[in-house]
Amino acid sequence: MTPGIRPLVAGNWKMNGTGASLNELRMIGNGFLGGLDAETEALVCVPATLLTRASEILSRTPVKAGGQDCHVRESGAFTGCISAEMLKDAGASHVIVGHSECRADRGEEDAEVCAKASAAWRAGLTAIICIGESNEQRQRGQALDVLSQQIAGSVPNTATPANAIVAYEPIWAIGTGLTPTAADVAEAHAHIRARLTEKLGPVAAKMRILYGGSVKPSNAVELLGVENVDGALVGGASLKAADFLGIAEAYQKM
Ligand SMILES: O=C(CO)COP(=O)(O)O
Repeated sequence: MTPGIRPLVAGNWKMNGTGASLNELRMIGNGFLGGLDAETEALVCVPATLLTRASEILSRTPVKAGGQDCHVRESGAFTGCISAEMLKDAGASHVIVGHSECRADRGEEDAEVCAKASAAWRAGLTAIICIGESNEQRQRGQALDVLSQQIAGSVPNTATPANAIVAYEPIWAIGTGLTPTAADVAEAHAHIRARLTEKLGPVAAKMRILYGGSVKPSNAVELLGVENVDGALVGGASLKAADFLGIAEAYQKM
């Protein structure tokens, strides 16, 4: 946690969910409506196919709906792609950019991630910019250097706490049940805060830095309580309302 920063618990449904899953989303929305914790912000990034319905369901709750990726261009001959403007039109408030699964599957480089963050702002969305090292990079002792490079290349110089959120997702922790120790998370997040401050100046003190990778109710208090961890980006555990709400409840136990 960082004093003065309102934490964000964000779900990333990835390529999961059809209309039948919207009941879980309804329960997530109702959980926050029931006064879960007014100090905690919540967001669920659903597949684009569900965005219109999700944003309609969540519009009666404090929970926001987001997209999971966007194209850098506003429109054009890009079959199968979705622009930030389209996500905004469908009800998104945020979009994830640079997720390690997109970087790996589509060969996405830092410069493209940076352009996607700018595209998000053009459309009026907040960009959640993902960074994180692989297991090999960690074993070679390069984790912090990788984070420095990704921040240099993926975070636009015009990023502010209002339009950008950084998510630290060590690739080896995603979907594996493995998590870094609290000390490792603290080191990575302090490093990210320091590099953001070098790049953006004092505003970086107010920028949210989320942790992502195998967050679940049972480890949320430990991980979210770490200094400079301003919320979570949750994959698998965001698909079940009880788990997602259980993670958000961690803030009431601190
Ligand atoms: O990639 C993630 C969120 O973007 C994390 O996924 P898991 O929570 O399933 O490990």
